[in-house]
Amino acid sequence: MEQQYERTEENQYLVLCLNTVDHKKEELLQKEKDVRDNVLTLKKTFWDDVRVNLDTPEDIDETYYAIKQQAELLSDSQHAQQRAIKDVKTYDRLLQSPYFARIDFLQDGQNEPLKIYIGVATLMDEDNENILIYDWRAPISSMYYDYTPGPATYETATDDIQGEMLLKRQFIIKNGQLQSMFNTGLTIGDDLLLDILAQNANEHIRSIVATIQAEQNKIIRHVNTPYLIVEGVAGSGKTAVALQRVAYLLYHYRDQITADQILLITPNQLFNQYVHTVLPDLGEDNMQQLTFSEYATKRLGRQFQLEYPYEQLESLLTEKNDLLYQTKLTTISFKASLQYRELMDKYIEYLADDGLLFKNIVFRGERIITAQEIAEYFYSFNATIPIPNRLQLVKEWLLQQLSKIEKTERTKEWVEEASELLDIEEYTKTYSELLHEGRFSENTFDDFEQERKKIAIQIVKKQLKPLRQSVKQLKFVHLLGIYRQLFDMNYTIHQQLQNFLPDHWEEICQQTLPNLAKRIISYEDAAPFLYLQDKIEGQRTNTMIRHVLVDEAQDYSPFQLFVLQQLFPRARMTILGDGHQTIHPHTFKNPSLLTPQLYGEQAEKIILTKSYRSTKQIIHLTSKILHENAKVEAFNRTGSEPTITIVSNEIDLMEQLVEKINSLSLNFETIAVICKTEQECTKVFEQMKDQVDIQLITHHTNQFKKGILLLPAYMAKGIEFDAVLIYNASSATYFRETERNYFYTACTRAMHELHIYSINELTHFLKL
Ligand SMILES: Nc1ncnc2c1ncn2[C@@H]1O[C@H](COP(=O)(O)OP(=O)(O)OP(=O)(O)O)[C@@H](O)[C@H]1O
Repeated sequence: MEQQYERTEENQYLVLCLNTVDHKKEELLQKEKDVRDNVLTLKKTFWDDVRVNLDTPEDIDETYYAIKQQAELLSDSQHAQQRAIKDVKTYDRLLQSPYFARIDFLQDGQNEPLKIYIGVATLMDEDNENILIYDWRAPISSMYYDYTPGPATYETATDDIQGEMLLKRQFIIKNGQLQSMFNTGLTIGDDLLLDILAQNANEHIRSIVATIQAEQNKIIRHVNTPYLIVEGVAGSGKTAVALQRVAYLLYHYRDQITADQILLITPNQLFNQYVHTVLPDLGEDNMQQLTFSEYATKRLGRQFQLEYPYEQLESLLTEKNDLLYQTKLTTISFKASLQYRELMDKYIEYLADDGLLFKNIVFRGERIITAQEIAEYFYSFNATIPIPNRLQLVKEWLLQQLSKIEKTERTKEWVEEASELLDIEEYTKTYSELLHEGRFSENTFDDFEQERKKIAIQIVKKQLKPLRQSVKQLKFVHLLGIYRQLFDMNYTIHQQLQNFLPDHWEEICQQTLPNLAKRIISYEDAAPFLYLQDKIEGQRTNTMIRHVLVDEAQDYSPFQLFVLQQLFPRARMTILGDGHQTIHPHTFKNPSLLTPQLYGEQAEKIILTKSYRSTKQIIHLTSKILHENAKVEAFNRTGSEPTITIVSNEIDLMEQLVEKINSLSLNFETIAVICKTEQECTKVFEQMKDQVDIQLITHHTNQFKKGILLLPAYMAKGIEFDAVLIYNASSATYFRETERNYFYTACTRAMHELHIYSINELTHFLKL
C-alpha cells in the first residue's frame, strides 16, 4: 500500500518535471525562432547600416568600426542561437529521462529534509526559484555516489555540509515513463548495475552516470593536484570514468574551460570512434582527441616517413630470431628512457659549441650560401646565447643575403628569358601595377625600361619566395643529419659522451642508421626527434589546452610524457592505465607513467581493483594469466565458463571457430576473433570470409560496426566485445615472457563469453 502511494507520488513529480520541461522548451523554441529571424535580418541588412567611405583615413576608420560593430552584433546573435539549440537538445534529453535518482538529505540543524532529484542537467521550476532536478555534477549530488543512507557530507566551495541521508532511490525512466524505482541500501543499486553490465556491447562506450561507484566518483571529481594517476585493472572503468571526468571538469570550471581546451590522448582512431559519443550524450561538446602518432605526423610527416606504433609492434611480434628480437627490444627501450634524454641533453650541450649541421641554400641549382658558411656564421656568436636564439639571428642574416641575391639576380639572363615567356595575364598585371604606382605615364621615354625592370623584380621575387619561406621555417637546419650524427660511431662526439652511452650502444647504432638513411623515423625515435627539434629550433607549446587525459597510459614512454608536458605547459593531467596491459615494447624496461615519482610532489594516485566488464568466470581465468598475485576483484556477475579447445591443425581450428561464431551470433551483437598480429589476421580473413560475414580490422581502420570482427590484439586495446574468441593461443604463438601482458589484454576484452583455441600445445600463460 505504502509502495503504491510512493509510486503515485513519484509519478506526480515526474509529470511536474516533464510539464516544466515542456513549457521551458516551448519558450526556448520561440526565443530561438526570434533569434534566428534576427540573424537572418542582420545578414540581409548587414550593409544597410554601414556607410562605406574610403576617401580619407578618418573615413576608412569610421567604415571599419561600423563594419566591426555590425559583425559583432551578428556574431552575438549567432551565439545566442547556438546556445538555444543546445538547450533545446538538453530539454529533449530531459523529456526522455529527466533524472535517475533521488536522495533525501536532512542537513544538521534543519527540520525538513531536502529531496534531491539527480539527472544529467539542472532544471529550475517555472519561476526559476527552486531546483527541480540537480545536475549530477553539482556538489550536493556527490552524496548519491559517495554514501549509503545514514550520515553523509558534501563539500561546497566554502564549507563541508553535514547531515543524514534518509533515502536513496533509483529510477528507470524511458520515453518519459517511470518504468521502475527502487530504494537502494548498500552501493549504488547492484541490481541496476548488474542489469546494465549484462547488456550487450555496442560500438560505442556508454555513459555510466547513473551507476558511478564511490571510488570512481573520487576520480571524476578530483581537483586537488595537477596530476592524477589512475591505476585500474582491466575493465575497472578507467575510460568510462575519464569521459565522465571531462564532463565534470566542464561543469566545475564552466567559466574557465571549454571542451576544446581539454585533450584526450588515445591509442588509435578506432578508439576515438569508440568513445566519441559519451560527451554529447551527457549534453557536452566533445573534447579534442589526439594520438601521439598523429601529433608526430603533423610535425614531421611532410619531411619524413613516420613509423606507426603498430608497425613497430608488428615487427617485434613477428620476429622469430631471438637475437634480433633482443636487439630491437634493447634499442626501443633505450630510446624511450630518461637516460636517453640525458644523453640527448649532453649532445645538445655539445652542439652549442660545435656539430650543428646545416643545408646548402640552393637557388636555381646553384649553391648560393653553403652549409659551411651558415655554420661559420652560427658559431661566430657567443656560445652562451641559446641555440634557438642564435638560429633566429642566422635566419635574419640569411633573409638579408637573399635580398642581396635578389638584386643581383634581376639582371641575369634567365630573368630576361623568363620575362619573354611571361603569359599575357601576368604581363597585364605588372603593367597595371606600374600604372597604379604612377610610374608609368604612357608617353615618357623610359616606359619600356620601367616595365622591364618591374617585371624582372617580380620574376626574381616569385622564384625566391619558396626559398624565403623555408628559411623562415628554419629548414636550413639539417635536423635529420644532426640526429643521425649521434649514432655515427666514427663521430668524435662519442668520446665526450662515453659516460652516457648505454650497453649495446653499437648495436643500437646499427639498428638505427639504416632507417634514418631512408628518411624513416621509427616510432621509438619520434619523441626523441621532436625533443631534439624543440631544443634546437625553440620549444613549441600549446597554452590553450588546460587539461590532458592520457588513456592507456601504460603504453607511453617517459620520454613521450616529457614531450607532452613540454608541449602543454599549462595543462593539468589525468593519467589512466593498467600495468598488466603494457603491450608497447618501449615501456618494458622503463618506469611506467603510473609511477607517481615521475611527477615530483604533484601527483595523487588512485587505484581501482574491481572489474566491471567481464563475468566472474572470465575474470577468474584471466587473472591467472598474470604472474604475480594481481588483485583483480570481480563484480558479482556470473556467466558461462570460458572454454579452452586444443585442435591439431588449422583446418580443424577454422571449423570450430565458424561453428562457435554461428552459435554465439544467436545471442550476441559483437563477437571478436582476436589474433596476435595483423599478419595472422589477414591470413585468417582469407580462410574465413566466405563462411562468415566478418569485418577485418587493421591499424588503418577507424570505425567498426556491430557484428563479427577480426582484429589483432593491439587494435582491441581499450575496447570490449560480448564474446571473444582467441585464435591460436598455442605455445608456438605466445611463447615470450614479454608477451604475457599482450595475451592478457586480448583475453580481458570479453564481457560475457571467452573461448580460447590452440593448435597443439597451449601457451604456458594458460597452464594454470
Ligand atoms: N560504474 C559503472 N557503471 C556501469 N558500468 C560501468 C561502471 N564502471 C565501468 N563500467 C563498464 O565496465 C566496462 C569497462 O569499462 P572501461 O572500458 O572504462 O574499463 P577500463 O578500465 O578502461 O578497461 P581496460 O583497461 O581493460 O580497457 C564498460 O562497459 C563500462 O561501461
